[in-house]
Amino acid sequence: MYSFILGNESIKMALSVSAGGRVWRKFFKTFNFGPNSALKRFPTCTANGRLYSSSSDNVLVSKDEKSGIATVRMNNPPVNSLNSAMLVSLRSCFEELENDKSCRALILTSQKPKVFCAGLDILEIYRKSPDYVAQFWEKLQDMWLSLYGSRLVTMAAINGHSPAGGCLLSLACDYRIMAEGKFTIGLNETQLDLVAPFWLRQTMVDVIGYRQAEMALMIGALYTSNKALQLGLVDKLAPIEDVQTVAEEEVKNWLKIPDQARAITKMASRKPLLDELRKRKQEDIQTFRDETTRESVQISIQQYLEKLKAK
Ligand SMILES: CCCCC/C=C\C/C=C/C=C/CC(=O)SCCNC(=O)CCNC(=O)[C@H](O)C(C)(C)COP(=O)(O)OP(=O)(O)OC[C@H]1O[C@@H](n2cnc3c(N)ncnc32)[C@H](O)[C@@H]1OP(=O)(O)O
Repeated sequence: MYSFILGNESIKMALSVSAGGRVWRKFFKTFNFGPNSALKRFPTCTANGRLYSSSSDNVLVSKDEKSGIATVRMNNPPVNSLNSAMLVSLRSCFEELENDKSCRALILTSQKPKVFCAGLDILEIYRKSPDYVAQFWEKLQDMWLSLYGSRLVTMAAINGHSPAGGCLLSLACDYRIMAEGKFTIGLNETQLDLVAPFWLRQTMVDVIGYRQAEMALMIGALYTSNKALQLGLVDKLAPIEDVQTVAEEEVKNWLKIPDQARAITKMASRKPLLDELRKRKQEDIQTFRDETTRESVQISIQQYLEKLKAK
């Protein structure tokens, strides 16, 4: 029974042949996994186990068939900023891996060392129509739901800077390994006159604790790797050239734990936040749309962009 979680159908199958089936049935009934839940989707993996059907190359995926470990490399030069296309590609990649029964873990990293991800593409929220930013935000929500709610072991191999949306991606994973050195990570939204949404703030609180998160969020702090390790914002440091290898070693340790028990435990702790966002999705979109299109915020974004360009 403790083999793979392949989606709702396989879970049902496992339950029906398992002596302890009643316990699991009760568990699933109690937690009532929602429509976007990874545990509820039926797998649609291709016959040969190869995945990822995106037509663009902004996300590169390779999978080791033997271990079931996939590496997802963000490839959106120069800084892997998260524009609409990138968000759609990441979501579709996470979902395809989720539905691939031979996949057990994913490592998220950057194709371009030194920058893991520069966060949201600021141009996507600058002088755009309210409808456009609303759609953009929904793409971010959907991408986050698929990563944060994944049954897989998810590991961020943070091989460079990871501000704002880069930190969001890292926080959505189960474990974070960051490159040593001058790289920074954090939720610096307030520096752009933006407010991180409740679901992102909550992941920060869950990872580093209330006081540190409250302070970090208010001042929009970006921390060096060392400080991030000290705060628990990342779990391990490695020389930049070793981040991927260390991540692979760490994943292998995690894969010694039976998949089903690990995934159910993860889902039990993440379900409240996943459900909260699903419930408040439209409200969250409206807030984002109204906030970001406010003239004073647009001026702050413009100034921030000018500062970035002048750097
Ligand atoms: C309850 C209320 C809810 C309200 C909700 C409202 C709002 C919520 C939220 C918003 C959340 C936003 C989260 C975000 O992610 S905003 C993005 C924040 N990102 C940053 O601040 C990072 C900015 N970038 C950098 O600091 C550096 O680029 C970096 C350290 C990552 C890399 O440095 P490097 O020296 O290698 O590269 P640069 O020369 O700086 O950049 C190259 C090139 O790319 C442009 N660029 C960089 N980052 C971005 C970006 N995020 N978006 C768009 N463009 C970016 C940069 O301007 C350079 O362009 P060019 O000069 O070559 O044209």
